[in-house]
Amino acid sequence: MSMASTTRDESSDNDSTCSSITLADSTRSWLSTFSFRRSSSSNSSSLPLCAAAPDTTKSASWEAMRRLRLDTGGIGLDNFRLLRRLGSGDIGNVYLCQIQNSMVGRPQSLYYAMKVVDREALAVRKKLQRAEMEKQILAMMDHPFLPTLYAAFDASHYSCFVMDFCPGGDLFSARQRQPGKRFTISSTKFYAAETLVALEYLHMKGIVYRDLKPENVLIREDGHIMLSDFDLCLKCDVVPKLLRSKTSSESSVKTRRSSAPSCVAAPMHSCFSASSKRKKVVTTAIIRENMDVYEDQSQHKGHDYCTSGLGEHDTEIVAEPINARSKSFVGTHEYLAPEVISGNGHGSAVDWWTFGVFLYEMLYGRTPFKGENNEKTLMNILKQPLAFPRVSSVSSSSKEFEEMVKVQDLISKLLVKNPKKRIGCCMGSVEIKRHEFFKGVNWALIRSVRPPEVPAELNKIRSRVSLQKLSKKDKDQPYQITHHFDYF
Ligand SMILES: Nc1ncnc2c1ncn2[C@@H]1O[C@H](COP(=O)(O)OP(=O)(O)OP(=O)(O)O)[C@@H](O)[C@H]1O
Repeated sequence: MSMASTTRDESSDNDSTCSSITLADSTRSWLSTFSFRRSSSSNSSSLPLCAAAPDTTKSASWEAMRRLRLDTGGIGLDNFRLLRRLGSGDIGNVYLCQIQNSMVGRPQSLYYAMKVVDREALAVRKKLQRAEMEKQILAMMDHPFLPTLYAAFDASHYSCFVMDFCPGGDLFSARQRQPGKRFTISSTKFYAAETLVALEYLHMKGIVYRDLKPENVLIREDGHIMLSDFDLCLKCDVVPKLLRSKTSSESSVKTRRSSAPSCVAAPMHSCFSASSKRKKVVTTAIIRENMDVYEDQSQHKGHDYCTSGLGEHDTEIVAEPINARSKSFVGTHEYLAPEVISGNGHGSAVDWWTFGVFLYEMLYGRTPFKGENNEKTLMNILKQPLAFPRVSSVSSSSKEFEEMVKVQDLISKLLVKNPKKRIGCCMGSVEIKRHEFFKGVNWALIRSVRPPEVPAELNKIRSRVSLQKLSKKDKDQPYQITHHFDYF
């Protein structure tokens, strides 16, 4: 297996001790919300909930787009004013944009993110299928922690996707800003819980994400998360199952075959992202995405893991796409699951591995198996036992210590090298949500919890991100996509 040497664009400390794990004022509401909520359910108005209804901006964004569509008969690039480039990745550039001023009566305070993909260039680099996959996945989504695709259109050889704009940046950058470059346990719990809910939704839709890392978790204006970047997803059909405890039913997990596995394969080549972020690797020598889906069924059937957490009369809806199977070498080195590296086929359990690495990084400021280079990292992932840095500042009698023990237990269960013994491998998120670390999390109302950090008011963001820093000429003249593309 060929491996490229890549560097990690991070200045974080890699020492083995943590200087401080404290609850910041801004995050204390996260833990207290749940305990308070449980004892004060009759007085919900005093809960530290979000000031604005989370859906307000989204419905305004939809409404503006609907009106634009009505007025113009179809949405195109001309209808948008590109303000600045937000970032660029392996398959495209993302721009901050607004609906054009000339569109009478348009609400000007609404911002969108537009991903622009050069299909011709991608075809040459044999990455077109990744863009197609992203478009497909975006079009399927309808969830608060996932992007809404407001519009998708082509302009010459460019494909444009208009999505929610996340002014809070990504969790990788947010972590760099924290004391010790690590999140507190309470912030970690918040971001992990929301990410888990997003992964749960994807799995229910038969999508294995495969690229979880802090860089791909963006922060919305209201401080809640939005998972991004879906070009490495593996998609298969999934049939939700009703799981019953063994005492209430003879059967445990009824693993029904998907009637027609929809095979959407990754590209047939090797490539490494050219961005300065931690780079993703895509090496697909032999693709059998979803093809060897049934060979492991016997090992999942009746596995004790699947029902052990259920009470006598419990039932759970489980929609884990355990049928998904791929042999592609995809992901980001430090986050690759052992079964991806070994190349013997992987499935939805890779997302629970990456979730473990993600928790670890948020908490300790580094990933658990990072070596001097990518080869060593991969070797460590396969061979090295999991170890946790010492957290000297947390006293063994403190609440944080208790939380730390719980989260370490969860991480240990996620970072099990054998995917069949990994927590979540069979029942998916249901099993993970039940873990002691997440005890007290009100999953149904998670969107109403005050996030650890809420990005500044949109007006402040506007001044920070665009107009004030521009010259008068630039202010008068909106950003031209021609700066980057020769067609426009
Ligand atoms: N909705 C958004 N709001 C704000 N910034 C965004 C948004 N989507 C993407 N970005 C920024 O643009 C950058 C590139 O986006 P993205 O990762 O989707 O591109 P990509 O080509 O798929 O990258 P990759 O190389 O990871 O595949 C991101 O790192 C992020 O900083």
